[in-house]
Amino acid sequence: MKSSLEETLLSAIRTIPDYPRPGILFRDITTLLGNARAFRRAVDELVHPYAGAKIDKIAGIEARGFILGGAVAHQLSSGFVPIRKKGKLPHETVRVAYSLEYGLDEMEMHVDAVAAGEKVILVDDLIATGGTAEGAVRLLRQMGAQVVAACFVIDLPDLGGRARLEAMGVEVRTLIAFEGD
Ligand SMILES: O=P(O)(O)OC[C@H]1O[C@H](OP(=O)(O)OP(=O)(O)O)[C@H](O)[C@@H]1O
Ligand SMILES: Nc1ncnc2[nH]cnc12
Repeated sequence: MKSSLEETLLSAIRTIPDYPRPGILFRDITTLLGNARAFRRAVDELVHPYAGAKIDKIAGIEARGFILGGAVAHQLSSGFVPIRKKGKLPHETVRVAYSLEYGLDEMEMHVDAVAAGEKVILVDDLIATGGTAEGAVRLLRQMGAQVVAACFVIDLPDLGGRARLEAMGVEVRTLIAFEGD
């Protein structure tokens, strides 16, 4: 049986078939973001395990990870680190190539965005293959950050992202899953 949290979040997410490519079931969180109760519950649940912990920074992955990560950073009184698609950050960066469910890209982070030893939580809306999150963890670790956890609203477990991150020694937290994607 689904919890009320799962019901609230699952019913607030819209599914668009064949976007951005044929065969992809796109899990659209814009409907969740526009639903005040669902948005608050999602952010509260992401924050809950870390209330009272000293987390130096939340790293959010462009673009959807900025919305959730910014809200989480505010609630935990942490700094925020934007991890962006290549060419968007103005200062010196570290860069990594990655693949995701429907493409290939490169992402960057400022070299001074985290200090060695800082405790960082990675936040994004969704984990599918885990390629995007793996790239972000690599950038954070390259600069010496301690990645305490990676947190997502949505897991697509059939695509293996959680297992991929756990194999890197990253604790993964997700709120709901869509199976069969
Ligand atoms: O686990 P993966 O297979 O790597 O896929 C997950 C990533 O895909 C989506 O981002 P997208 O690149 O579509 O960017 P957007 O947030 O700018 O729409 C999503 O927000 C994750 O970052
Ligand atoms: N199926 C999906 N829906 C929304 N965002 C995604 N990112 C990767 N796969 C996705």
